[in-house]
Amino acid sequence: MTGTQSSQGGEVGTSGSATLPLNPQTERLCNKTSICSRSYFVVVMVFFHVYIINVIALLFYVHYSSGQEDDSRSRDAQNSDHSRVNSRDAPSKVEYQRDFSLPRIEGIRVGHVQKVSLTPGKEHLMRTLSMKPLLFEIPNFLSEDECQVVMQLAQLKGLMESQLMVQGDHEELVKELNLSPEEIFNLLDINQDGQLQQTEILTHSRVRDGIWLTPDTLTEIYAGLKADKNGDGLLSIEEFRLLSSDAFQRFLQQQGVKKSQLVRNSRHTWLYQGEGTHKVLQDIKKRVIKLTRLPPVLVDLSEPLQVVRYEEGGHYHAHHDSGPVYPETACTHTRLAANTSTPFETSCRYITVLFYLNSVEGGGETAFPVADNRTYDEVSLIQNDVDLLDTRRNCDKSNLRVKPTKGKAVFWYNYLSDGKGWVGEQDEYALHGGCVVTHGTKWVANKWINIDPDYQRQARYQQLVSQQLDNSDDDSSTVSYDTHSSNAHQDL
Ligand SMILES: O=C(O)CCC(=O)C(=O)O
Ligand SMILES: [Fe+2]
Repeated sequence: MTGTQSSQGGEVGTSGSATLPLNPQTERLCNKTSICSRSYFVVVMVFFHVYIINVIALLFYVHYSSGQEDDSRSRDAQNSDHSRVNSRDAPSKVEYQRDFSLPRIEGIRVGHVQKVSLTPGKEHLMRTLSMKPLLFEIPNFLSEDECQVVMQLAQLKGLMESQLMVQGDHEELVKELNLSPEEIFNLLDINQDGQLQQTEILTHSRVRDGIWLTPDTLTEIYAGLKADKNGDGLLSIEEFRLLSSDAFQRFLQQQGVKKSQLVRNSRHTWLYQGEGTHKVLQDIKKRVIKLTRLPPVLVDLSEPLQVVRYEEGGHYHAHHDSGPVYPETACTHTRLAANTSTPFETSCRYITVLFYLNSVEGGGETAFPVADNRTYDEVSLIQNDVDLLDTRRNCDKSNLRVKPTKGKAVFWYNYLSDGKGWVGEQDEYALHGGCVVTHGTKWVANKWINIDPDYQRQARYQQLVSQQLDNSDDDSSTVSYDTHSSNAHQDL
């Protein structure tokens, strides 16, 4: 009885005074480990409650945070609907949601071949030519007949000189700005080392006048003008002061600039590809959409097809089809939708698809001087002995050359991805040019796909175009892309 009582009465720690005595064994244990102490009980209870409170708090957190997410999602959806509604009134103020990623074809590795389905019942083979830039070739992209039709249509339309010799208003500008020889010298001295290297003069004349001077012609000019007194190949400020500001231009004009001395020596024209144009042109466009996997609207809103003819001796020195993009750079195609005017403008050609319309008897390859180079170094492109940009002299030193074969298409990305599914930085490795045609004529066509690296500007531009189409009376008959939705942006 005592024992039972003692065990039942083992309500250790209750504050009552009439606690039953513990049996000696239990008492020894309690004393030893303090398990039966009151403070131990309190600590355990506190931990237990804290644990329960934590669990409850966690449950509340999970419940409410998912609720908020749902709310914000539906709010975003409402906002985006709202912005689309508002965008009809004030497109420039709308923030478009970035809910679209540009597809980009994977190259895998150089030489990798993938099958592509571009026309019903036919399979094309697409081979990766380089990874930098991402460049592919597709033999027989166009049939012989299609090549013929495109060349004939271009001839019918008429081709114009690709580069005109512009008479510079250089002297007038110098007078208007009241520039001193020192100021002009500083403008040309790109590396600011106090002397003008040949490459500084060459780059200047190529960029400003479109005249392709070589180190040899420059040496001739220096000799003719007695410009380089000490014969070190450099122009010092003292030597420069003795020349008039347009001395070089005048010298060249007196000598007569030949077509072979221009950046580009070809003729070209533009062919539209919308509804109502020749079926072949529309078919080519559809095939380009399939090839690039881009939304049709992006291809529809791009430049028309450019058809180019090089005569024997024709060339196009190495260049980029599209320029680098800085925050203040505008794209030509979205200029209408830009909020600000800017002094920098480029064509924002995300992709180039180049078609060879004939097989060339001699020369005329498309050269990619730095394709798949480990590094890109702009300065080392133009060395005194080898100018890699010169497609009349140095195509054989290019890393990659594509032979012009009738019907073949090559295509490459002029911009990298921004890593978020849109257009990123310019791909410098996309530098390319047309090698001199040594025998026969060369016909090519360019399909450029213009995309603004600024997503908002591209979306605004598409919105504006679709509004204009909505407003025009005969929209359904003249529009070649889907305008069921009044918002071209949604097609992205
Ligand atoms: O003719 C070629 O091979 C290249 C043409 C080209 O680069 C261009 O037209 O932009
Ligand atoms: Fe080009």
